[in-house]
Amino acid sequence: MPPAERREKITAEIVARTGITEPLIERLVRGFYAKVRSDAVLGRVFEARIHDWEPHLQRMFAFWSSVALMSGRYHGTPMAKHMPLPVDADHFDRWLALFGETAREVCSPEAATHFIELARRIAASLELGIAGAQGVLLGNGERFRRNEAGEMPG
Ligand code: HEM
Repeated sequence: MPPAERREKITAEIVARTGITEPLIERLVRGFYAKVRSDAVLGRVFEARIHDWEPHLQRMFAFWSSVALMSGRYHGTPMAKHMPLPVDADHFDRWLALFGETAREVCSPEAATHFIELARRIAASLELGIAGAQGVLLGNGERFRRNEAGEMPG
């Protein structure tokens, strides 16, 4: 089967199983970032870097469409964007908590599970990359913690 056809088949299977649609992705992303922006842990990390939210939200619709539906809509380099951020395990835990909360509010249980599993995997890989950029090689299941001196620029 040619790759494009295979991808269409996988997308159709995901849609049949989860009911995920582009408008649902938009509701999830908008709801999630509304929580993020008013969050005590994450708000300031985003507000320091994102001045125009609508383009960021549009990029995130494309990202989640690519990741959750294999639509191929997103072309970007998330790892490079996250490497310089002043974040560690606490930020990722909070990110995942808010994302999971929003997904369960907005989506069917099947769709929420699909989004949450993907988010967990991507978050773990970003945390690994951020640790690596700080010269910390995380072992299996290990988390990245900044030191007490709080070497957290920004
Ligand atoms: C510690 C948690 C996180 C924080 C504080 C964070 C923060 C940010 C910030 C500030 C940006 C904008 C960067 C820029 O434009 O310079 C960004 C972009 C982005 N984030 Fe995160 N993020 C976090 C976790 C995640 C996770 C878990 C995912 C995926 C599941 C994700 C996916 C993305 C994507 C796709 C972009 C757009 C990159 C691009 O410009 O193409 N982020 N994030």
